[in-house]
Amino acid sequence: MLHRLATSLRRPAVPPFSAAVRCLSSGSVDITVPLNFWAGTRQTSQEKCNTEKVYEPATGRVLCHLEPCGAAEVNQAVETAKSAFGHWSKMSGMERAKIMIEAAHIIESRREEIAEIEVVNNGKSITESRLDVDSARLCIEYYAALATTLAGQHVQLPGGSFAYTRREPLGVCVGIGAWNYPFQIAAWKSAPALACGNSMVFKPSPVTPVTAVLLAEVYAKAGAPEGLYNVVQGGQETGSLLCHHPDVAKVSFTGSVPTGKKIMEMASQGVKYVTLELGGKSPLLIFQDSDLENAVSGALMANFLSQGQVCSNGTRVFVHKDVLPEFVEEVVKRTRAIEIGDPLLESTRMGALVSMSHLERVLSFVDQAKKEGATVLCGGEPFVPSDPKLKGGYYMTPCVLGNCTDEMTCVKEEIFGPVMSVLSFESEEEVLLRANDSPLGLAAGVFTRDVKRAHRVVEHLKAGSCFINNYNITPVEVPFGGFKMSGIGRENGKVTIEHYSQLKSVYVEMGDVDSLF
Ligand SMILES: NC(=O)c1ccc[n+]([C@@H]2O[C@H](COP(=O)([O-])OP(=O)(O)OC[C@H]3O[C@@H](n4cnc5c(N)ncnc54)[C@H](O)[C@@H]3O)[C@@H](O)[C@H]2O)c1
Repeated sequence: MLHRLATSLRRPAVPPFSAAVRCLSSGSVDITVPLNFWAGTRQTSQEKCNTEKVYEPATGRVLCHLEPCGAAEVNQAVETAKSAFGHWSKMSGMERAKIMIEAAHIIESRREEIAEIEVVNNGKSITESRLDVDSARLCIEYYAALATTLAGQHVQLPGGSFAYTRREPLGVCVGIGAWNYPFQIAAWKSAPALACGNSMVFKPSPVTPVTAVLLAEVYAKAGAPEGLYNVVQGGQETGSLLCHHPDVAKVSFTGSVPTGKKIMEMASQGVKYVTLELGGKSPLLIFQDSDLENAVSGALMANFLSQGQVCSNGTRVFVHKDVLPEFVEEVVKRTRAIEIGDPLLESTRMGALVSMSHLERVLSFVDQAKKEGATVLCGGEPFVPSDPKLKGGYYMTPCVLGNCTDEMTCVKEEIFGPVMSVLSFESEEEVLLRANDSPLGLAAGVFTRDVKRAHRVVEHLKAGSCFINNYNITPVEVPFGGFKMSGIGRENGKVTIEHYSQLKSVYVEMGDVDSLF
C-alpha cells in the first residue's frame, strides 16, 4: 500500500539522525536491546524462559530473541498508559498537535535508519520501506492537524435552554499489528488515537517486533508524557491479555479474519470498541478499452508490492477476453524482469517473504493451483540469490497463473504472497457478479477509458477501497477499510476520529424544572 508516489519519492530535507547506524547490510545486524517499552523507556520482560527467535528474512539468520509479555508486564503497560491518559486527555488539541508534529520531524530525520531496520526485520525492499516510513510520518502530521479541529456542537433549545456536545477520548486503546507493515501500522493506529486524547498500548506481530519500539522512542523524544504510547511484545497470549484487560477501552486490530473474529469475541465481553482491518481477496477488472500499459502496471502494483504480502492486493485479475493475450504477454514479460534479491540494495524490487513457514505456504498454493488446472505462466519457484550470505533467505520468483477459474483455491483464498491469478471475462454484468462473489471486500480496481463505465462499475463493487485506473494507492487523508468480512471501522481520513472518540451530550436548563411530580 502506497501513498502518492510522486511526493513520497523525495529525499528527506533533514540529514539522518545517526550516521553510525545507517547503511546496514544484510546479515550484519544483531539486536540485543529490549523490545518492550513502557513508562518512557525500553523494558525487559520477566518471561525469559519463553523467548522466541526472530529471523532476518533476507538471510534466515536469527536477528534477536523476543521476550513475550505476561500478565504482570501487560498490567504495568496498561497502568502507565492509564496514568498518561489522565494528563494527555486534558491537554488542548494544539498542545497535542505540537508534540505529534515534533514526532513527525524526528521520523523524517531518522527516515533512513527506520527504513533500513524495517527491511532487516521484514524482508521488503528498501525502496518500499522508505515509502512506509513516509506514510507513517504523513499520518502523524495529518492527525496532528485534525487534533486542533476537534470540537462539539451547540444546540439551541426552547426557553433559552441549550445543549452542547463534547468529543471525548475513549481511554487506553490497544493496537495489535500484523507483520507486513510493522512501522506503518503502528503509526496508522497511534496517530488518530493520540490526536483524540487517548493513550495506547501496542502489540506488534512477534515476527516483526523491532520497529514499533522505535516509534515509542520517537514519541517520547518528541515530548509525549511517559506512558502515552507503549509496546508490549508477544503473540496470541499477550494479545488476549490486552483484549480482556478491564482498563482497556478499545482494540484496534490488523491481521487475519480468523484472529479478527477472536478479537471481536474477546472485546465483546467487556463491550469494548473494535476496529478490524482484516484480509482480502480483491478483484481487479481490466476492460478492453483500457490503456493496456497502465493496466499491466496496475496489475503489478496490485500483486507484487511487499512480496505480495498486502491485504488490499488485487489478486483476482479479470481481463476482458479481447485483450487477454496481449495483457498476459506483457504482464509475464514485466514480472520476469522484477529484480529479486538483497532487500537493502537500491536496485532490488522484490525482497524476501517474511518467514520460511510463510514461503512454504505460498509455494503450496502454487502447487495446489497446478493440481486444479491453472497454468504457471511464470515464477512460483523458490529462488536462491547468488550472494552467499542470502542463501538461507526466504525468496521466491513472482508468479502469474493463467487459465484460472472462479472455483480454484488460488482464486478463492488469500495467498498473501506474490501470486497473481488471471481470469478471462466477456461482459460487465458477468464480471461484476464474479468479482463480488467473495466473503471478503477490502479493495477492488477497474481499468477502463470509459468514464461512465468506471463509475458504474465502482458503484456496484462491494469493497471498502476502490481504485479507478490505478491500484494500492493509500493517501492518509482517505479512509481505508473493508466491507463484508474484511473488517469493521476505518483507518485514515477524518472519519477515523469517530472511531477513537465518543460524544458526550450536555443539557443546560436556563429556566425552572417543569416537574410532573
Ligand atoms: N486490512 C488491513 O489493513 C490489513 C493490513 C495488513 C494485514 N492484514 C491481514 O493480516 C493478515 C496477515 O497478518 P498476520 O499473519 O500477522 O495475521 P494474524 O491474524 O496471524 O496476527 C495478527 C496479530 O494478531 C495477534 N494475535 C494472534 N492471535 C491472537 C489472539 N488470539 N488474541 C490477540 N492477538 C492475537 C498476532 O500476534 C499478531 O500481532 C492477512 O490476512 C492480511 O490480509 C490486513
